[in-house]
Amino acid sequence: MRILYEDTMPHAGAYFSALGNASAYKWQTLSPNDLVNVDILAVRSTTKVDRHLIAKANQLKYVATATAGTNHMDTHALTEAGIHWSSAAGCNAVAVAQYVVSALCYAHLSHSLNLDNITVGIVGAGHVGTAVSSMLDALGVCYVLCDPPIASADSRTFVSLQEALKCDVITLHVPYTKEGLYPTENLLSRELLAKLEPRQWLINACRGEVIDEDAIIALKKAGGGPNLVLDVFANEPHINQVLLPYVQIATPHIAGHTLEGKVRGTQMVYDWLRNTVPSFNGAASKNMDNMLPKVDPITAKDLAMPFQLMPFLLRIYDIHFDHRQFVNNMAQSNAFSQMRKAYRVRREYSAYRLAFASELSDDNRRVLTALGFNLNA
Ligand SMILES: NC(=O)c1ccc[n+]([C@@H]2O[C@H](COP(=O)([O-])OP(=O)(O)OC[C@H]3O[C@@H](n4cnc5c(N)ncnc54)[C@H](O)[C@@H]3O)[C@@H](O)[C@H]2O)c1
Ligand SMILES: O=C(O)[C@H](O)[C@H](O)COP(=O)(O)O
Repeated sequence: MRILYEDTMPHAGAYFSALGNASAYKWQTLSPNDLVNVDILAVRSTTKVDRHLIAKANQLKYVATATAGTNHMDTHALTEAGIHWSSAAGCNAVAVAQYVVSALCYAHLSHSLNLDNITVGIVGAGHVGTAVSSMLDALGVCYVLCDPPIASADSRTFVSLQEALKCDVITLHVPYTKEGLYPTENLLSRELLAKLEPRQWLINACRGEVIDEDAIIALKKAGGGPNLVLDVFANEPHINQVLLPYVQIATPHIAGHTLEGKVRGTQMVYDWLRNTVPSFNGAASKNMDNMLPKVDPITAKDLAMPFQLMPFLLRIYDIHFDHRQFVNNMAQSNAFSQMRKAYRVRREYSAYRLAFASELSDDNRRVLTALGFNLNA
């Protein structure tokens, strides 16, 4: 079996060469001719998989994306061509949830948003939305969930979109869809955006097209609209930079780009192939933990004591650092894609061992454990 994978997938060589004749294609270069005599294609979200790309694919049978989103793949075209496809749903849910936590810490420390006194509206309660709710549970922050497609079959309590949009913080975690009963293109329409107040915060780390971007720009130019935390933009990578001066936090679609999130994506593609391609039945399982470098334990000496949770969380992942890099780089060159590709190595909370746990209050120990930190160092 010939396997072709994108060279931005960490550890893909180690994973896929265990299955067959695996080789990498260079990021942003894949063309229809490259798919001649290829059986399996593994991509990430900047490779558009459409009718044009698969036109010469004479033996392609499996396409997998190592990402949660699938809107870069024409899944109708794949199914029509008899090609099985898969995504890595949930691979980076924790990464995005930690991005949201960092945004809340930033809003608390720099804009006095009192997290004890707010409600967060989580729109889309799938892998990412649920991971966000777990983090908020750990932090003791109130939230409501909005997810009409699953509301009737899920035991959790849900509110309407209109209710969710009344929250102090609204965070969007839906797929980008144009069809079906619950399309999300411009879900936050001009009319709905106009109801948001300047005291509110709107976080978008799903897809830019879920917000009517022209409408939000118009609102902002008129001095209104909510505070904005945007990881995603319409028409990436050719984003409308007019929006940037109006955004509290802007990042180049990196919310899910932890090392764990990316490697988990590769692992999930590997597992799907192992379980789906008949000739791979019996291929050895792999453990991504063995591929991740260890992080040095954090000791009391590394910290300013007494311990303060919010500054500590921002130290582990500082969303405002990413914002500053993004805004500075965009001012110099329109290098959205390059910035994403060159993004720093960011680790999830679970990578950190806290060697000062005995100096913490029971409350802080409980919160840090619930957030995923390792306190057994
Ligand atoms: N910025 C990033 O780095 C990043 C990382 C991961 C995922 N994402 C994006 O976030 C999306 C969600 O990821 P996920 O893993 O949670 O997906 P998921 O499929 O597990 O969950 C999506 C949820 O949205 C719900 N939904 C669909 N339409 C809706 C609507 N109109 N209103 C309310 N809810 C609706 C679905 O029922 C589902 O529960 C992905 O599709 C991807 O586009 C972005
Ligand atoms: O859909 C996803 O999983 C995320 O948007 C992910 O961060 C995309 O990353 P990319 O494939 O563009 O590197």
